[in-house]
Amino acid sequence: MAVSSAPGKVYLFGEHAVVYGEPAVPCAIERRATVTVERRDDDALRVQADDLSLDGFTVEYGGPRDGHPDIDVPQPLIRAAMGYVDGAIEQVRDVTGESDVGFDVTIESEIPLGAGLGSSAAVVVAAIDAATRELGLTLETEELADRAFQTEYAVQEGQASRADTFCSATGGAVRVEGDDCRSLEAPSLPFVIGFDGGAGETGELVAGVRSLREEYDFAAQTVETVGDLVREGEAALEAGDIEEVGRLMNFNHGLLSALGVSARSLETMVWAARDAGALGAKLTGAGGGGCIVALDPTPEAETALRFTPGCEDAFRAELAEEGVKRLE
Ligand SMILES: Nc1ncnc2c1ncn2[C@@H]1O[C@H](COP(=O)(O)OP(=O)(O)OP(=O)(O)O)[C@@H](O)[C@H]1O
Ligand SMILES: C[C@@](O)(CCO)CC(=O)[O-]
Ligand SMILES: [Mg+2]
Repeated sequence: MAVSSAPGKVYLFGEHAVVYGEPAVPCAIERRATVTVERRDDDALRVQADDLSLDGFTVEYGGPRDGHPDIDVPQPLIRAAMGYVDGAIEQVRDVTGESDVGFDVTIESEIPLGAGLGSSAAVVVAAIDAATRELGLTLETEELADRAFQTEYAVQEGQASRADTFCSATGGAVRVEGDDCRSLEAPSLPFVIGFDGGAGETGELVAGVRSLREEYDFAAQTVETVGDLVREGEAALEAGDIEEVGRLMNFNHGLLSALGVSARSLETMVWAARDAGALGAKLTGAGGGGCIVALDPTPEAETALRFTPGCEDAFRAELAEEGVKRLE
């Protein structure tokens, strides 16, 4: 048996634009997905993921003597739900050369699904790491990050950056621009997260930005402007100027709204945090619903978010210095 965990992340700057080659700065947070993997005697894959629920399916069966219920779950729903784990195991079979190895996989996660905190990347990184180690192979962090990226790239149909998976594999604050991935020195950042209890579909949101870019030059320019902003943000981080980091996060949120990936609940939480004195607040990750991230060294923004209608949970998040953790 092998057990690995990997952290989720928030974006200080640059989500979406990073898909088109602009730089981005995600930071790993101490909320983890833990994956336990045990090799099977056959080539089957059995996944236990208690946090994953499939809405709206029907089961037909002929009563106790029939024994074989026919479960009617729409294919796209299954692909969306299982694609990341299936893809991770495909990468493991490929890198180890054991093309028909089977596994029992158990996923436990503290990261809400589809909420912008990088649950997919954390699950994929932890699953690849645990399953390769179960077969006696320990991957270097770069290779692990690359295999995890290939998984997200395939599931998101060619519309994914290396940002989430590199950040989850290495931990800390990172900078990703195209294939160039590196760790960043960052000052201590007082993250506060607000969660609306909902989710957005990463693939669909990325596709929405893509078509806006194709339709309007000014949308393509907005994406480039995000890149300019990220470069300013890096300078502010290097100078340890977190007030400037906050101002730039506000600006980045405005550009993401213009690109159509915000939501009423995200706007409400962003403004609740700002009104409470946060240095900055923006949506994080793909958007459409899910989480915002604010910077606030005081307890005010977290308290305000707790009392904001539509905010289901508010919590502080520490930077995760360590990426993948090998637990067993
Ligand atoms: N605990 C889990 N168990 C099983 N699968 C999970 C789990 N957490 C995430 N996943 C997989 O990841 C998918 C969600 O990934 P998606 O990229 O849409 O959101 P996210 O990674 O949480 O947010 P973002 O990419 O915006 O940061 C789920 O549909 C599921 O396939
Ligand atoms: C929206 C996006 O930029 C971040 C999702 O967390 C997609 C990606 O980078 O793959
Ligand atoms: Mg994701």
